[in-house]
Amino acid sequence: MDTLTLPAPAKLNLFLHITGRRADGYHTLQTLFALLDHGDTLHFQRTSGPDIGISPVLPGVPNEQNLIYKAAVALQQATSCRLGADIRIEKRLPMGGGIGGGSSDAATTLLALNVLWNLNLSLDQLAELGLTLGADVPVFVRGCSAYAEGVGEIIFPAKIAENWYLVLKPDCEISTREIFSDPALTRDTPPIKLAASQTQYCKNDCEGIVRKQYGEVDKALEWLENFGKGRLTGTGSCVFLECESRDLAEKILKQSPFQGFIAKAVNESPAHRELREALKN
Ligand SMILES: C[C@@](CO)(OP(=O)(O)O)[C@H](O)COP(=O)(O)OP(=O)(O)OC[C@H]1O[C@@H](n2ccc(N)nc2=O)[C@H](O)[C@@H]1O
Ligand SMILES: Nc1ncnc2c1ncn2[C@@H]1O[C@H](COP(=O)(O)OP(=O)(O)O)[C@@H](O)[C@H]1O
Repeated sequence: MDTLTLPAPAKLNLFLHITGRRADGYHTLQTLFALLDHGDTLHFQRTSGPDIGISPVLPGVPNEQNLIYKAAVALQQATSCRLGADIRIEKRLPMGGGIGGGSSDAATTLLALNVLWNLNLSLDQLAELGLTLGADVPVFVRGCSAYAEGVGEIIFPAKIAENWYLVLKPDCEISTREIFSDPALTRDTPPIKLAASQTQYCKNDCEGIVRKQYGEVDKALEWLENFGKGRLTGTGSCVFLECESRDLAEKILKQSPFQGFIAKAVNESPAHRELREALKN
């Protein structure tokens, strides 16, 4: 196999509790990741050189800083692999939205190049490598909706309800680092037993400061109140609403003054599903 096309799905944090801060500044958290059936698509072509080509260049992200590039180089370095790749991105996920687009792109790159370069690394090894690229990468490598703790790398697969979600993208990008360095952030939520019912704990500890600092997020959550209980994902800026059906989500999106998309939560990552299909053929 020398080409592969795989999705890079988005995620929602159905809840996000910050339980403490480690000595290295990273925060310990407890969260429930729901993977979605909506995301970017990445096209991979194996090449014989060691170069990693990426197109198109994402706005504001030089290729050397693209998490796709960083994932490919990390994999080369970990395995002394001398093969390369040309990678084309179909970007659909808004950046800085708390829906994990960059992390998911990185995870899909690790999964795809592991196959195209015949490396045979295990998911454990790929997740460990992924963690060096970002706290959100391991869950996408594992490929299942899951509870997570630690900084997001201790993962317990969860069986979530495969609900429809309306996701709105207020017109602002939010830096995860900036929110986590805010002195006013809640950092002392008592740890919960993660096997508990997912719907019982649906607060996001970042919501208060994000709403205060980003008026657009506050407005979007207020607007969603007309239809139900909107929530923030990750450090934002996206907000989401669980909907009874796709039709209902579409009706609400049509009236919305905000950009957005509709997606279904899935227990298995579309990247894993499609990789399995590709390996069958
Ligand atoms: C908050 C979450 C929740 O899923 O999602 P996003 O809003 O980014 O999507 C994640 O924990 C984000 O993971 P990720 O986006 O991969 O973060 P990283 O690149 O590893 O870290 C960016 C910066 O955020 C801070 N950071 C991140 C994760 C964490 N558990 N504690 C932190 O303090 C650190 O300052 C770090 O330098
Ligand atoms: N392939 C990529 N896709 C999106 N963002 C990327 C990518 N590579 C690097 N980045 C950088 O990572 C930042 C956070 O990206 P993203 O994962 O989309 O948001 P979030 O962490 O809020 O979920 C972006 O603003 C961008 O600067």
